[in-house]
Amino acid sequence: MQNKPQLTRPNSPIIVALDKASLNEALALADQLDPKYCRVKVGKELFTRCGPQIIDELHQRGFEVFLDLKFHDIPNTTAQAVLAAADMGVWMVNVHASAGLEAMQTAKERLVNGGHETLLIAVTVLTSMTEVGLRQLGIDVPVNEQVERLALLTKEAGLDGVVCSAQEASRLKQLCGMDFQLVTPGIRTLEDAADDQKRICTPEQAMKNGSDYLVIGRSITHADNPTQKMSQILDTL
Ligand SMILES: O=C(O)c1cc(=O)[nH]c(=O)n1[C@@H]1O[C@H](COP(=O)(O)O)[C@@H](O)[C@H]1O
Repeated sequence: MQNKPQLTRPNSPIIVALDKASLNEALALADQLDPKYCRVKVGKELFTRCGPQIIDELHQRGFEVFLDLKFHDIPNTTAQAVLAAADMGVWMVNVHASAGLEAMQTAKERLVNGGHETLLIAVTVLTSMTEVGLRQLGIDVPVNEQVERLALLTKEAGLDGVVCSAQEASRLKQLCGMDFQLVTPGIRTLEDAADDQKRICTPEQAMKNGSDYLVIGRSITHADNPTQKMSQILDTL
């Protein structure tokens, strides 16, 4: 693993989604945040535009980074992509649980064999999906049932946790145990628009339900004052 600067371990469950279209915009937003109060997430758009440089820049600023590229491929390709993420020193990386048990097991094994501490989690059912969307894919079960099935598969593969909606968090803690990490996007305060999210929850309720981490994008990043919005949210937790 490459040397990286000293990172701050925040005492906060908030992960801010830096869903921006350029390095400069993402860093301008990051510079309004404090690594003592949040982690940051780099997703598909930003990483495709900037590549590993954005990770280095965020590490230089002391942030722990969740690289959210949701790998979904054959076992070897998935595992090597996860390893490449870990080699950049990211705090967390994800795959789609629907890549299957073997892909998840292979990825975890290679992280362990490489001595990496990067957390590996799997997306269950995207928070933008409903039962109708699942049915269109030929999955004729309620969303919560599919989430539970994929969470159990993820646990069997030895991963650290899942991405799910906070609406499913209390059930998943019962089913998978308290140590199984629940990372929950689809977080909205009462005054926020839902946008394309379907299974949403307020920050306060998400924590009550047992979420370990709250992934928050537009609620903070589109606020007139992102710093103020984050501290308002932190005050409710
Ligand atoms: O893996 C993710 O982070 C993720 C999974 C999921 O099921 N739903 C989901 O919204 N996300 C990500 O979480 C962020 C949510 O952003 P906002 O809807 O703006 O708060 C986006 O960057 C999504 O890509």
